[in-house]
Amino acid sequence: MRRSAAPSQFQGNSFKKPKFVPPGRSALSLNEETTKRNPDIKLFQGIANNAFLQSQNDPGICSSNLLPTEGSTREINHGDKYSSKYCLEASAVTLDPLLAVHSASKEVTESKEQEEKPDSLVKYFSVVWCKASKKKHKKWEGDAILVVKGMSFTLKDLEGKDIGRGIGYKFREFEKIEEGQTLMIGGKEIEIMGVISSDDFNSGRCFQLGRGSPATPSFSQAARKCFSKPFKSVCKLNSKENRQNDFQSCKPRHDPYTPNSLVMPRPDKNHQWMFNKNCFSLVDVVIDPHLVHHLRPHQKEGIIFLYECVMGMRLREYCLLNSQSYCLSLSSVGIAVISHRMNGRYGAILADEMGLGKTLQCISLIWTLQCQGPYGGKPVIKKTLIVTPGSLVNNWRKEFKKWLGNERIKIFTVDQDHKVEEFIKSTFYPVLIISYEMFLRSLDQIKNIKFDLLICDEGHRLKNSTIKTTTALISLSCEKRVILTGTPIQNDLQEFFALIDFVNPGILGSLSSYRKIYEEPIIMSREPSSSEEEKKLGERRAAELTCLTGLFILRRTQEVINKYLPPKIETVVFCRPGALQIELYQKLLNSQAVRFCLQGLLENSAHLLCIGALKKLCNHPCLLFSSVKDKECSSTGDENGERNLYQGLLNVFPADYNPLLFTENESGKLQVLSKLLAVIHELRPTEKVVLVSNYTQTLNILQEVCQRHGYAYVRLDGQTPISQRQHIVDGFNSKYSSDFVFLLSSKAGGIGLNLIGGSHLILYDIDWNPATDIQAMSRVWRDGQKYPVHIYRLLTTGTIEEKIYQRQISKQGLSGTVVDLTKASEHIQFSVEELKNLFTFHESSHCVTHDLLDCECTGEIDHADDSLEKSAISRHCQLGPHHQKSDSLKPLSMSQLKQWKHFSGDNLNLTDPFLKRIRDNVSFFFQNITNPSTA
Ligand SMILES: Nc1ncnc2c1ncn2[C@@H]1O[C@H](COP(=O)(O)OP(=O)(O)OP(=O)(O)O)[C@@H](O)[C@H]1O
Ligand SMILES: [Mg+2]
Repeated sequence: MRRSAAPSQFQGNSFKKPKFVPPGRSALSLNEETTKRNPDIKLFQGIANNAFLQSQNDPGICSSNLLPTEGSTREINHGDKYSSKYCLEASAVTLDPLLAVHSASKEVTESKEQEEKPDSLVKYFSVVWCKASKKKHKKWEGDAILVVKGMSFTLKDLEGKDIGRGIGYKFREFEKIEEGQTLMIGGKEIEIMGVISSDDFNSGRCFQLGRGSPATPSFSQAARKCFSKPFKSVCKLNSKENRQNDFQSCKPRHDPYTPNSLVMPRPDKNHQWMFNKNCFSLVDVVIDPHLVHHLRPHQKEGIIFLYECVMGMRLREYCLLNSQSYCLSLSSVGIAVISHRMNGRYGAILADEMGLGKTLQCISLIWTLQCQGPYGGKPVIKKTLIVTPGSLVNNWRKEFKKWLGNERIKIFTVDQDHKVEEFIKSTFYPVLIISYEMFLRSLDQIKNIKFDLLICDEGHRLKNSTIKTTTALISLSCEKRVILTGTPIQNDLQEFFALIDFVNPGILGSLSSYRKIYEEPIIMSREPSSSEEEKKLGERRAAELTCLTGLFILRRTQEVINKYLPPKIETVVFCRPGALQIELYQKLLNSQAVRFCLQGLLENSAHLLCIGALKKLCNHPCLLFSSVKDKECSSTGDENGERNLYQGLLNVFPADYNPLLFTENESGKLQVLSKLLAVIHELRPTEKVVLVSNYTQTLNILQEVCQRHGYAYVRLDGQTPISQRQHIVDGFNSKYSSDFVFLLSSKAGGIGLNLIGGSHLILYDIDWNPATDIQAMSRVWRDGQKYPVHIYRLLTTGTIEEKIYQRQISKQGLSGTVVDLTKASEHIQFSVEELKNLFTFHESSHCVTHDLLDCECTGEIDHADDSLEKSAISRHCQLGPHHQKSDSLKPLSMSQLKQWKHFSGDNLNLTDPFLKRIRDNVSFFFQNITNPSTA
């Protein structure tokens, strides 16, 4: 029978070469087996430490720690050191990778098979298949996995789809299946190529093996190439031969031996074979000491991570390890085939929490690759494209200047006056910074520029692969792609796929195979009704997915910089509603619209109208008044719904009510805000306040309050021209500015901003999405902040605002998509039960949230419940419980809140001068201090 030359066939061939050793024939002693298995174990230990799991030594670092520990005098990271710490004995692999991996894998798998034999009711085989025919010269059509369970056989293609089934086989047939045997299954003829361990099936690794890379030549080509000149081009440092070829400088740009130097890992021999065809000398790549001086330890680690990813070093390592743990009897050709699978992938996702300095890490990477490279010192990149939200274009420019000065590197930022054409004409600029919007508009020109590195800031927006921005960015030919995001990315497995596939196209196969192999089993295993077997399979697939993707995703939590930050005092302030608010609130709840909603009589969107009105009322009654008046004047919109809601409301307002002349005491929160601003101004005259609302109309009211009290302010919202944004931010952050308040619409323009000029942040209203609030709060408590940070979250007692807060912190609020910045409340579905709860006003309660905590305290003295363990409930992560990371910026859970200090406004022992001033209008406080020791 003749095999076709299809790539997958080539792989099938590789299985056949070495002789199959049936399970149980291994001559290895226990010790030997353990030693042989160790590399495998190390692999998973090493990788499990990566992105999603928390290192025990450093709670903030979720990634494998590849660097020497902090405090070591010289941070040199050569490949050998890296490999030994990282996973398996890579030295053996690099000396003679094919041989070493081959022999080890065979024995490892044998021993595993032995181990699994007692409970091995299910068996897995790698097979090749073709349609059944009587032809003499058959051609195999593809690789597949045969699952033998009891008397039934299932044939799965490498996309995970079932392509054949057979039942009713005799036990004897099942017993004697072995390599080389042919069988008929569901109209297909198959030939057994080898045994797959249940481990490799459950993890999904056996499916990965068969995938080709769109970016690379076929496996067969690769393998042929590999064996024609194995490692001939691998260079030795300063060998005679190399010196002849070498026209580059062979000296590192910076001294790798000075104390505290940060040296990138050297490429291993596989890498050299692939990328150093011209036999240049190996040169150490050393980060500019000017930068190293400023870098935090996690940033040094992040730079090494980014370097390894974009140089294609991490995935190659993985594939060698993987082949070792996976293959029963891979031939050397097979190994080359597998290693080739990971080629052509140079992407990374740096998902550090907000404020950890992702910008500086990228700047360091760009500057390093721009000037240096491991082969003859030749720079790795010439041009870099940075795509970022409009409000951050100038922030990037500023950060380049801050860390590298004006002389080292020339940056081109695209704006109204500086078009892409100018960048194209000039050879002066190696870096182009552009907003996502401008990028789309200039796509035709940008496509003609050869960029070597692409950085997408706030890149979670690429999670939808069908939106224009994503497709446009995908169309660029640049292979080295980095996504920066502070938002967790693994909450939704499909969005996760889109981001992964953007940075490393094809690494998870096609979307359909990804769904079959990973998504479906993982989701299935999380169903309460799933069987033990399904649970196990889902967990293994999730672990494998984490393991693979963890190689190029890095996320560290805020804790890594806590020690550099001042204390953060966070207070939730429950403000008593004003008399007018109470009356209007009750009127709204008694409206026909709300009643119809609760009876399920209105369309689903009607409840949004009711919620919107209640939220406006909480901010200030004048906002509701304006809406009612507007509705009276206009004839558009959902007439009935609004009429039913607003009926009789105007009668509650004084006859001569003028919304422009609103008073502070009409709104509980505004009263508190006004007093808060006054006390900060009085007691901390040099400190500034960031005041956040997500509504333009509310910001207008807050602006009016500033004007009335004579506070100097600036404002940034969705309407602020992009060209002015950085200027406004810089002005506010400057110690010379007299601005006291920064009015910010966080949703519309706040993402990624540094507002460290402010040390007090007041969240005037609450969003359904905790991520919106978290991201607003992160604007001030970040690197560079000099003062203790005070965060105040204002909520109107007993109202819908408390309910939204509870939803944020309850499990329900944490489920999946809710922590997604782009999801608005319109997407939230409510049951009638939930609506009933939302539309209940708890007029007599001091704090409904506290009532719900089952706390016995009366709130008269400071109280914090220490009885509960620090709970680790975090947002729902689709990769399963084992992959939950500890995000320090995650929303609180109810039980965590209980541990916060809490007390009523009547508390007699109140010492905090700010709270003392506002207590009259406050029914309850929750307070928590992070980092008190840095005070
Ligand atoms: N090593 C450092 N020393 C001092 N300041 C630093 C350091 N690294 C970063 N910073 C400063 O910290 C602030 C936050 O950095 P940056 O904007 O890069 O954070 P980020 O990770 O991109 O956060 P976000 O997800 O919110 O965009 C910036 O003002 C930056 O200049
Ligand atoms: Mg940023």
